Parts: sequence; C-alpha cells; structure tokens
Amino acid sequence: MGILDGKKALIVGVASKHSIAYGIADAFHQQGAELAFTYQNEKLRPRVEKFAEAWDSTLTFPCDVASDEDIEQVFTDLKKHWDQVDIIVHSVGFAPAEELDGDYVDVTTRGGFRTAHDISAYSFVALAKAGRPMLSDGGAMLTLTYLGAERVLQNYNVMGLAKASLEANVRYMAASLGKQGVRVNGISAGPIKTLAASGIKSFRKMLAENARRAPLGRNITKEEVGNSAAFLSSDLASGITGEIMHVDGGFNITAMSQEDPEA
Ligand SMILES: NC(=O)c1ccc[n+]([C@@H]2O[C@H](COP(=O)([O-])OP(=O)(O)OC[C@H]3O[C@@H](n4cnc5c(N)ncnc54)[C@H](O)[C@@H]3O)[C@@H](O)[C@H]2O)c1
Ligand SMILES: Cc1c(CN(C)C(=O)CCc2cnc3c(c2)CCC(=O)N3)oc2ccccc12
Repeated sequence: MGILDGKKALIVGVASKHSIAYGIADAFHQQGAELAFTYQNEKLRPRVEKFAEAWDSTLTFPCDVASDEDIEQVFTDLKKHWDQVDIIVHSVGFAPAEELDGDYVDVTTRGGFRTAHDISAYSFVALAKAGRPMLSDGGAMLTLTYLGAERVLQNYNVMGLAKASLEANVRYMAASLGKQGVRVNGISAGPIKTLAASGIKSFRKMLAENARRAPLGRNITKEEVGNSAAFLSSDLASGITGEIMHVDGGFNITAMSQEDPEA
C-alpha cells in the first residue's frame, strides 16, 4: 500500500545515482508509482535505461529541454504507452559554468542570462504546455528550486534569478492548471552533492556551513527530498498548489546561530 499506488509519473532530470531526481524516482517507486523518464542526451541514455529497469520501467525518452520539438516528441511517444500522466517532475537546472563563479555584475552576460532562464525556468511551463492534454484530473507537477531565489548566496548569481522566475512559474502555472484539477508545487532543497553541484567552488565549505547553521544540524539527503516529493505529488497533498516547500533542515529560517563565531 503506497501513497502513489496507481499513479503514472514522468521524471525529467535523472543524470546519475546522485541526482535529486534519482532520489525522487526511488521514493516514487517505493510508494507504488509507475515511472517514465527522459534523458538529456545519448551519453546519459544507457545509464538512465539501467536505472529505469531497476524501477520496473522500460519507458525512457530523449529530451533536451532547449528544444520544443524534443518536448513535444516526449508526450507523443508517451501517449503510445499511457493514456494519461498523473505526475510530471521537473528536476533540471543549468547556467554556463562561468556565470557561477565571481562577482554577479562582472560575470553575468546576456547569453548566460538567457540560457539560465530558458533551461532552468521556461522548460517547466514548456513541459506543462506539451503535457497538458495528457495530465489527469487530480494530477500534479513538481519542480526543484533553491534558496538562491530568495536570498543572495555568493556565486549562485544568475541561477538565483532563474530560480526566482521558476518559483513565480509555480504560482502562475498553479493558477492556470487548477481548473483542470492539476496542482503545481516546488521543493526548495538544501545543498546536495550532485553532478550539478560538482565543480562549484567551495561547495564542501557551503555544505559544512549549512550543516552547522541548520536547526537539524546536518545536510539533507536526496532520499528526504524524494519522500517530500512523493507527499506533494500524492493525493495526501490534494489541497496544496502554488506552494514552495523548503526541504533544507530548516536552514532558511535562520540568520545568526548561537555558535556563530561572529555572533
Ligand atoms: N544539488 C543541489 O544542491 C540542489 C539544491 C536545490 C535545488 N537543486 C536543483 O535540483 C535540480 C536537479 O539538480 P541536481 O542537483 O539533481 O543535479 P543533476 O546534475 O543530477 O541534475 C540536473 C539535471 O538537469 C539536466 N539538464 C541540464 N540541462 C538540460 C537540458 N538542456 N535538457 C534536459 N536536461 C537538462 C541534466 O541532464 C541533469 O539530469 C536542478 O533544478 C537544481 O537547480 C539542486
Ligand atoms: C548550492 C549551489 C549549487 C547547486 N544548486 C542549488 C543548483 O541549482 C545547481 C545549479 C547549476 C546550474 N548550472 C551549472 C551548475 C550548477 C554547475 C555545472 C554547470 O556547468 N552549470 O550550485 C551553486 C553554484 C554557486 C553557488 C552555490 C551553488
């Protein structure tokens, strides 16, 4: 008896076993959902096919979210297997690496700004546009955001603006899709060591600072994000839409903590 029994979920954004989308897929499978996946490129295909098999799924589709044709094709192909889709998870974020290291005003460019917003924010409503005809009454969409949308974190730079746009997307999409019984929410996750986090300068220091200052005194895991995602996507959350839920050990409620050396 799982909270997602009978639900069909499309998960966009699995790239490795460290991915947040991996934690979400695992939790969804444990809760009884039937899964389908997209992968960004041919390089990721064998890996995602292997993961899908472990979760009793044979449904994997290529999709670069920069391409409207790719996104349309995903739902055309999915329609051959499923009449409707109950859940769509968007776990995708990208900005050119050079935008994420240094002074915001110095390193931000028009091209980098466009790419960050296209891939990290527009892609969520693009999935809704293409998926709308297949989304069931009682369906749910979910995306992953970060505290950088609300506060300034060093080096997060233009990704913070893209996440702010993504969080507004959650609210406007919730308002647009509510009449057809589809809920739209976001999870603002604490920092997790994933591919998207690798190569980020002083990421380890950031993880340590988060663990020190968070009320739970530790970093959160992709499994914990997965469980919260399963709840938000399930009928247990039938009254929740347009919401951003922080799954970050409480870090976002703090300012200075007693142990702060500067306190
Ligand atoms: N890791 C963290 O600390 C953290 C914290 C909060 C939010 N997030 C967000 O979680 C989401 C997942 O990131 P992650 O940390 O699991 O890292 P990840 O690298 O495992 O996942 C990022 C995914 O984005 C996909 N992607 C990038 N560009 C794409 C494109 N053009 N088309 C299709 N897919 C594309 C990648 O293939 C990958 O699957 C992102 O939105 C990220 O901003 C991450
Ligand atoms: C936390 C944190 C993250 C993790 N996180 C919340 C993210 O949203 C990941 C964002 C991200 C987007 N695009 C790229 C990369 C990371 C690195 C590789 C690349 O080429 N492009 O990224 C940061 C970047 C700077 C500062 C903090 C962070």
